[in-house]
Amino acid sequence: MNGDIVLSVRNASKHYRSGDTVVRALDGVSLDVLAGELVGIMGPSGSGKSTFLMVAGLLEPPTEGEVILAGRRVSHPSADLNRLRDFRRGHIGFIFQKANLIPFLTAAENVALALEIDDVPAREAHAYAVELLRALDLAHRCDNDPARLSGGEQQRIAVARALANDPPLILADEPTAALDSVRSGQVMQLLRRIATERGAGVAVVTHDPRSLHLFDRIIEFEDGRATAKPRPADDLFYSLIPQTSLGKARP
Ligand SMILES: Nc1ncnc2c1ncn2[C@@H]1O[C@H](COP(=O)(O)OP(=O)(O)OP(=O)(O)O)[C@@H](O)[C@H]1O
Repeated sequence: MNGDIVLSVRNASKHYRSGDTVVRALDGVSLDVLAGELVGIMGPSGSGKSTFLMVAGLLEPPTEGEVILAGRRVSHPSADLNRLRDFRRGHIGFIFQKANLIPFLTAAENVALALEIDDVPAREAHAYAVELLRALDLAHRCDNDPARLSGGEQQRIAVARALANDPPLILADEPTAALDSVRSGQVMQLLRRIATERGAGVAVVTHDPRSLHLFDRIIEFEDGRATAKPRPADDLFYSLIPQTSLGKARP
């Protein structure tokens, strides 16, 4: 339900040892992400943004602190994250700077694969992938190979792939860094809709000041610490969100 806590990172630190020195990539960060909320994560290079996503996304255990997802304490310094693979797949959708689509599969097959890995029968998975792509205004691209798509279209297909399992949490690391301003805006608006219409909690690392008005909250990282920034006021944006539905629940 919108407003429920999807992700809770509590007092997380991540230290890397480099020879005699210790790099404090994360230094006591606490952050909740709510269902239906789009959170922007900003800050200078090296401030710990990607490390935060790795820890929050159960790809790296914290050195200290804990991560609670769907009400479960899933990660802590001694957690065995390999055992959480299935849990991660069902609960978190990842989007990276590059779409990394499988080149010999069509757009719809790339999306369907995420469901097939989760044991959804191929025919059903494909039908749902087509429906999802239609909801994302990509119906005309379903049968195309990734190489025939623009960078923005590839990235929107990567967004569809991240959504396929209907995860309550989406984590995106600079998803628009390789896109021009128009395509970058489309991807960011899509992420906004995913939060608003599907009720996912979405956290996005971005350097792009053009999309600040889309976020409910901005968290600024600096030297491994996080501080909240005031939410940019722009209620006008909400009247601009396309009102098409993002589709029904996954099979
Ligand atoms: N695996 C690692 N081993 C050692 N140091 C690391 C490792 N990963 C990250 N760091 C260090 O931790 C700090 C934070 O890195 P991180 O990638 O989280 O920053 P960032 O804010 O995402 O930067 P950018 O905006 O450039 O992507 C940096 O000083 C980085 O060099």
